[in-house]
Amino acid sequence: MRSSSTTERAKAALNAMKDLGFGRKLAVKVLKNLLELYENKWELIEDENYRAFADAILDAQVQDNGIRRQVGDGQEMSDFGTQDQQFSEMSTQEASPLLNNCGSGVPGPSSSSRRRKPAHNSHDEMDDPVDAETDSPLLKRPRRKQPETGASSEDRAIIPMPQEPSPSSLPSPTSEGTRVVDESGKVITYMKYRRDVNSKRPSSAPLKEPKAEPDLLPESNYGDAPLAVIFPSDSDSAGNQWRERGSQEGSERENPKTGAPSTSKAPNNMSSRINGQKISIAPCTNNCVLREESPCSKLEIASSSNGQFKLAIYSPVNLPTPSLSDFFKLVEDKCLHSYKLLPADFSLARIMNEMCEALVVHNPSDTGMSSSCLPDEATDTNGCTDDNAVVVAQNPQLALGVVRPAHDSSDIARGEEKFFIPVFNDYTSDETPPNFAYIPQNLVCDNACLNLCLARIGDENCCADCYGDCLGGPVSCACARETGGEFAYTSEGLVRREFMDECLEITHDRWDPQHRVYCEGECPVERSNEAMGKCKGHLRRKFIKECWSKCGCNKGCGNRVVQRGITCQLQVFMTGNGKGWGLRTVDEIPKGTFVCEYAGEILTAKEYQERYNQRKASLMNSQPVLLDADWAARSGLKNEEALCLDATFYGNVARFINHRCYDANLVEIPIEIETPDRLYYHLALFTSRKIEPLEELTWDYGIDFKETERQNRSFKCLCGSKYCRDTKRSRKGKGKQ
Ligand SMILES: C[S@@+](CC[C@H](N)C(=O)[O-])C[C@H]1O[C@@H](n2cnc3c(N)ncnc32)[C@H](O)[C@@H]1O
Repeated sequence: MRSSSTTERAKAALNAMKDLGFGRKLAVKVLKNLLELYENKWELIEDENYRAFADAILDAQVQDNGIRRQVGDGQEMSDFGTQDQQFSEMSTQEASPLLNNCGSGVPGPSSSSRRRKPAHNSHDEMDDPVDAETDSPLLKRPRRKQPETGASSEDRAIIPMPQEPSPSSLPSPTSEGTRVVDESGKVITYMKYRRDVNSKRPSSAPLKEPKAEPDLLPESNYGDAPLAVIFPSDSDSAGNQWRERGSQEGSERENPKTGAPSTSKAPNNMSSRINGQKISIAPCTNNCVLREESPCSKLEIASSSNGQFKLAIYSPVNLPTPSLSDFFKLVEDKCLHSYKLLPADFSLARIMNEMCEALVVHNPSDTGMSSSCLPDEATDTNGCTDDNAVVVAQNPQLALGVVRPAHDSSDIARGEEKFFIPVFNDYTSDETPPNFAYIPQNLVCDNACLNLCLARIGDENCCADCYGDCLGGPVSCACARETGGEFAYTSEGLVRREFMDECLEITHDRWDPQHRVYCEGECPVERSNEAMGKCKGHLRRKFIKECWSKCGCNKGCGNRVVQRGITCQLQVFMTGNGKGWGLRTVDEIPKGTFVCEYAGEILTAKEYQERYNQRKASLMNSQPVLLDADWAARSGLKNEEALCLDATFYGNVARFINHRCYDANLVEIPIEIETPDRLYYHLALFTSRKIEPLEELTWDYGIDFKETERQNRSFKCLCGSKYCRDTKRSRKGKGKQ
């Protein structure tokens, strides 16, 4: 498809970019520069569906983001091209609203007014523009030489590559990285990914450091370790030789798998306790064996020179060996019967992981390895001089992450969202986000009583007669009743300014009694609290009611924003200021944009309390969200009706959003979708103001710090807001932005 004249070719190229969602103004500018660079060789621009063109626009966007970028032979981007009269009239046109505007994934007003629904829609009038936008053709950058910056390797930060990309879903790294120099002169190398045609990965990695947040306290220790490593054979593909040396009795033992005798004896054993279990620690060579003995079985844990662990369970009688998964299930079932109540994430594999962690903690040396076991010329062939030395792992990180990383760093959402959500850690490269299962939508844990029966949605709760886009109609439909007969969303998919301002007023004045309601009878939260106190009040919030399946409109209807899911390009990143991981957006986004829903397990308040009591320490990072926005209208709520969301074990990206007192840039709005019963609703997070590219996203958890501190379940707030409510926080943090 080649246009003959220059103008036609330019039009075709600009249209192609428009289809990809790029603004016209920038596209025109870049095209002119490219033409000059390629000496008017249009073929280079048109090649592979304008791949070079699209990449150049992405580069220009990066440059616009304020980063001095070195490309190709070291030229500055700003050196490209001059104005070309030929296109000057094009550049005066409006930039596409799709550029840098994630809210633009929502369709504009339909040209047709809302009409009575015919018997059948002959065709779907509203294609989902989000999908159309993201299913873009393959883009390819012309090969460039790696730039020579002269910076030393210590000066370079490399955005880590995904550890285990799955061939089908993940992009592969290209050989060319992109290096940028930030204002401080630091060279950052960003690895590029080659996209598949159908891939929805954002086409360029962001090239800007996160906006600085106050550096208040030292980084706390975040992140769970991945699952335990269990190797079935004595020598695995990684070349680990699994040896067991010595025994409690100091006698020779056979290797359980091969039957080969062990070659050395263990005169001096040590013992220790891990989780209350007596563990005997046998001497080592370059490996280590820990052994637990009970009358009917023996458990041994061995570590290899590569820092991997092996767990062996010996039975005194010759029993048929179940498969590993059967074995796990058997033990898990047994635990369930014994303890009746188990946390949702309970698994034997997790326990094994905790054992590995305990081993690492148990290691007397700070390096994770006893120095006496380092292979050394002065040591014996096994690299060990001291039989009493304990080696748990040469490299604990390797040991815990070698088989399966906790998360896919190229997409923490594991393909569950429309966009890849990558993980960036410029501070502690070996740390990964805490273990959890990614769910794009809420899931009931166990006891929560959710009545999603269609029959409960009456005519007044849906707009069965509508079709197409409800926002395009001359009058609002029934679904707008919740918002006073006016839709809460604009045709661009943003929350209307007035509605947003009202929501903000309520959240800002959340302690004002006029916005709070107090349970008349027993407060369900207090009821499940051991020290049952008086109801602290629940915020009376404004709801948005979205059209849904019982409505006649289609999925692209402008009154369906939250249910279409995330449309912004988000990133999880290490904040580097003591708050652990955070969430940021790649692009600038306007006020009122839907960012994400807070998804998690739907628990009853009682279930959460039980969870909390059971696993106090590990839940310290957890922020359950009460779905109490409509409790005002109820009295005598039953336990199973008082719901909350817990994203500790199952959650989505919202679990990474940190708290900021008062002036957070996100605000939560309850969204009614599947049920008119507001005991259950979706908690959607929208921007409360314009967000700059790569700015951290925050929301006000609504914590009463005095109260949480009294209950000893508070974190020290490092939000840096001058309105910070945590008066006991580090003085350094006060007023800092
Ligand atoms: C929902 S998680 C947010 C993600 C978390 N930063 C992480 O690394 O997984 C909430 C936890 O993050 C930390 N956090 C959030 N906001 C904070 C703030 N303003 N100051 C200090 N820590 C914060 C606290 O540990 C809190 O329990």
